[in-house]
Amino acid sequence: MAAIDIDGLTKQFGDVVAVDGLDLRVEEGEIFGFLGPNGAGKSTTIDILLDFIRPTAGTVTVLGYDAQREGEAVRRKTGVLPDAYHIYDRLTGRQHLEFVLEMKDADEDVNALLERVRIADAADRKAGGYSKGMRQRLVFAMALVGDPDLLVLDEPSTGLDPNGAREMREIIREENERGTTVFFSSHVMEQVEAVCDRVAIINRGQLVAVDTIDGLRDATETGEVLYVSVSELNGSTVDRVANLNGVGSASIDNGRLRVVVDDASKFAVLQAIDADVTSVRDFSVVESSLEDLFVRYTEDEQEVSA
Ligand SMILES: Nc1ncnc2c1ncn2[C@@H]1O[C@H](COP(=O)(O)OP(=O)(O)OP(=O)(O)O)[C@@H](O)[C@H]1O
Repeated sequence: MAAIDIDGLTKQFGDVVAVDGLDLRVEEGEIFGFLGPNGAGKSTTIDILLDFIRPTAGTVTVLGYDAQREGEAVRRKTGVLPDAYHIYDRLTGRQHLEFVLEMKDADEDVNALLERVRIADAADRKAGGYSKGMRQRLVFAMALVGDPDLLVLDEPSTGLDPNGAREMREIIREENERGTTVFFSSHVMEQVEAVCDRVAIINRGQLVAVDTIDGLRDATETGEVLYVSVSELNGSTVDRVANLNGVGSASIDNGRLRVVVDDASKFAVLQAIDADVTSVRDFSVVESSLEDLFVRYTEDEQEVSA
């Protein structure tokens, strides 16, 4: 069974088409990244998954339930970490969880929940004194109440420092290892790259790519960047390298040649530089980051809208 099955989903707000014929399937047990620039339609899609808003067309099934007709069942089995949340400064972490347990009629152990998000030692402190990361982890613990089969995380690393972001990734992984499917919406590429099994990239409400990170890299021709130290580096070197077979572009970067390899092996390009242009002293290869891929998949549309 798919954890999430989105079929022909469209949502219009007046003239604005926020989601435009989206098809997407997330398998059970995946950590799935849902990526897109601002305004791409991520929040709208999530709101439809949870039946907070109704689609204009299409169907959505979550954990086997129809999101529209069985929205309550979906929400019962789904934990949500929204991008905006409210914490009561004068209540302790423990009190927050006790409140949610009561609301959901659950009887889980508060300490164990707080331990899963690593704030058990702050359980009896007022949340007003928590750091941003701790506040977010408290909301995460609240989302874990009721042992959800699906976690929907909307921008879970925004505003966290690198340590906080890493810790959040570890917590996400641990929850996934317990069997929970994670649907992770973000425009923080590093987070997604480090933790997700597969990612979908959406832009202007449409799916532009869905694959593993490696698969996305393979699918784009300009997969790799070479940094090459050469004996002679000037404008003419750059022009000649840029005209070599398989080279997408060339430039000077920190005293080295930066060469984007398009559709040839990087070694063939290195050999050609060495044989035809100038001798190669040293080189390094940089795999394109998800950030590069993301820009490549979405930049044309953004230029149009700029
Ligand atoms: N209630 C609404 N009324 C009118 N337009 C809306 C409404 N909600 C969203 N939109 C529009 O729909 C489009 C998609 O918005 P959405 O919030 O889903 O994008 P997003 O990918 O979540 O963006 P962000 O990363 O900025 O949160 C945008 O053009 C937005 O302005």
